[in-house]
Amino acid sequence: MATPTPTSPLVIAVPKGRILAEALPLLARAGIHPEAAFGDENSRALRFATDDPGVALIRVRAFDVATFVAHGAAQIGIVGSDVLAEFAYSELYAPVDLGIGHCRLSVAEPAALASRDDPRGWSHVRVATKYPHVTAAHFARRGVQAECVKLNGAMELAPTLGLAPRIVDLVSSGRTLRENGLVEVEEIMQVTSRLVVNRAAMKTRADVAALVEAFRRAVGHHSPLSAREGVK
Ligand SMILES: Nc1ncnc2c1ncn2[C@@H]1O[C@H](COP(=O)(O)OP(=O)(O)OP(=O)(O)O)[C@@H](O)[C@H]1O
Ligand SMILES: O=P(O)(O)OC[C@H]1O[C@H](OP(=O)(O)OP(=O)(O)O)[C@H](O)[C@@H]1O
Repeated sequence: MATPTPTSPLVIAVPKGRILAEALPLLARAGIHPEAAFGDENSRALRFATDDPGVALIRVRAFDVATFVAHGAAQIGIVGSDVLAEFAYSELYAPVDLGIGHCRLSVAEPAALASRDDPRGWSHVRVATKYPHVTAAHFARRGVQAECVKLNGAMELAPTLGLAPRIVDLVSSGRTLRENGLVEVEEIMQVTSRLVVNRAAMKTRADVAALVEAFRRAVGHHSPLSAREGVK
C-alpha cells in the first residue's frame, strides 16, 4: 500500500464519463482549477496538474476510483454510492454527499415477463449485472437466491439474448430500459456521488482534511456520513 507523505502532492481521483462533467463546477467551487486538458474527453492524459502545485487530478474508470483511494494511491476521490456499496472498502471514508450523479439501481425485466410476474413469488433469480454483491445482498435480505452473471455494460441485451431473464442496472430517465423493451420492477437503492477519502490520509495529512472541508462548503453540506451510511 502506498504511504502518502506530507510532501507528495495530494491526488484526487475523478471518474471519466458523465460524472466528470458534473464534477467540474464542484471542483471549481472547492478551489481546484485543473489544466484545460482535464475537462477535454478527447485528451489521452491520465494525470493533470492544477494551479496549486500541491494538488493533482487523475481520471480513471468509475469503479477504479474506489480502488485508487482505498489503497492510498489517491487520497481523495469522487465516486457513486453504487460503487461504494458494491465494494464496501473499510479503508474508505465517505464524508460528503456531493448531490451529483443522481440515479437509482433497479431490477428490470422484459415488459412481457413483468405483466405476468410477481416478485413476491421468487425463490431463485438469474440476473445480469455489474453489481453482483449488491444484487445478491438485496435478494438475500428477502430469502431469494440470486445467481449473477457479471457484465460490465449493455446489461439490457441479456434478457432478449437468453443470458439472464432479469437485469440489475442504473436507471435515471428510464430511456435505456424503454428503448430495450424492459421495465423496472424493483428499486434497490438511490444513488448519488460521494466524496471518498482514504482514512489513513485523512488522519495524517492536514491538506486532505482541509480539502474535505472545502468540498463540504462547496456543496453546503455539513453532516458526516460513514462509507456505509446512506448507501444501503
Ligand atoms: N444514467 C445515469 N444517471 C446519473 N448517474 C449515473 C447514470 N449512470 C451512471 N451514473 C453514475 O455515474 C457513475 C459512472 O457511470 P458510467 O455509466 O459513466 O460508468 P461507466 O461508463 O460504466 O464506467 P466505465 O466505462 O468506466 O466502466 C456510476 O457509478 C453512477 O454512480
Ligand atoms: O435511465 P437512463 O437515463 O437511460 O440511464 C441509464 C443508463 O445510464 C448508464 O449507462 P451509461 O449511459 O453511462 O452508459 P454505459 O453503461 O455504456 O456506461 C446505465 O448503465 C444505463 O444504461
